Amino acid sequence: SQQPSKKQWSLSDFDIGKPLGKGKFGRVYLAREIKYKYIVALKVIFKAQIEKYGLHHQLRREMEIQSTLRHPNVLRMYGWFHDDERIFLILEYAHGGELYQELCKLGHLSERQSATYIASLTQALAYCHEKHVIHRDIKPENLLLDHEGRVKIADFGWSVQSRSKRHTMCGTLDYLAPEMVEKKAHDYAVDNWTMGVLCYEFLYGVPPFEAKQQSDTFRRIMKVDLSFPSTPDVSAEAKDLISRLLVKDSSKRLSLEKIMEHPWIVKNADTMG
Ligand SMILES: COc1ccc(C(=O)Nc2ccccc2)cc1NC(=O)CCSc1ncnc(N)c1Br
Repeated sequence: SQQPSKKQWSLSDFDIGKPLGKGKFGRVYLAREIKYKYIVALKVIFKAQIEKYGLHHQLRREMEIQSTLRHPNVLRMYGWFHDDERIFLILEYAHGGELYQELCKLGHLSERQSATYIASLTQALAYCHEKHVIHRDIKPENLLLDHEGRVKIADFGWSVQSRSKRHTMCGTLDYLAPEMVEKKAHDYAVDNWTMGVLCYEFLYGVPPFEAKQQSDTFRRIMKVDLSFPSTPDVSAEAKDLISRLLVKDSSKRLSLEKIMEHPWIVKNADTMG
């Protein structure tokens, strides 16, 4: 049977709206597809920037991967097109905005909300690993919320300085697993480490190895210098899960499957869809 012809998109198919965020490689705009009045996020990437950083293959590979990924907790890429100087990514629009802004507003999240996000992200990562995609950059800046508050891994591809800038620019080091910090070959287990960092940050409002100097954060990660503040009061089960993820030996970290079976997740996560 004949493949339905891939729709050739162009800028004239869209009404461009307000800017949603800006990145190293360009900006993201709210946009509406004119014919079907479909709301999307349109990411504009300058070809000159891609050439300058030699990212042509990286972007092409990412587009191939993204167009096959279909999971309720991974932001969709519906398609892409280009003109002489720009590449346009047609992305799912997350109406709820950045999870990081919710975390900033609330200070820290409830155990139920945190467990629900961790369960969703674990399932999204298990799906990505099945598709041989690892190291989805899952720090809070890269997590968006849809209109129902469902979390979406919105891999920004490359650091997008969205409006809610992190108070410390070195925040990026906070999420690196020891093997990453040591620039060793990393495998799927880095994502399990990151889930531990995220779980801690959802519950306490700060990442576990935060420090004034990057070198101190580096040292704390390498030592797995993990301590739990006395407030907010967090359950022993939550601390148990975090302690089983923030383990230096990547082979000893709790697997994604085991995270879903952990008592704290089973008891607190709202895994209805
Ligand atoms: C599947 O999502 C992507 C897939 C790929 C890339 C990307 O740039 N790849 C890339 C760019 C250059 C070089 C190599 C890879 C980026 C994203 N995603 C984004 O940039 C998120 C845009 S912000 C936003 N989006 C929706 N709703 C909102 N409310 C907001 Br705020």
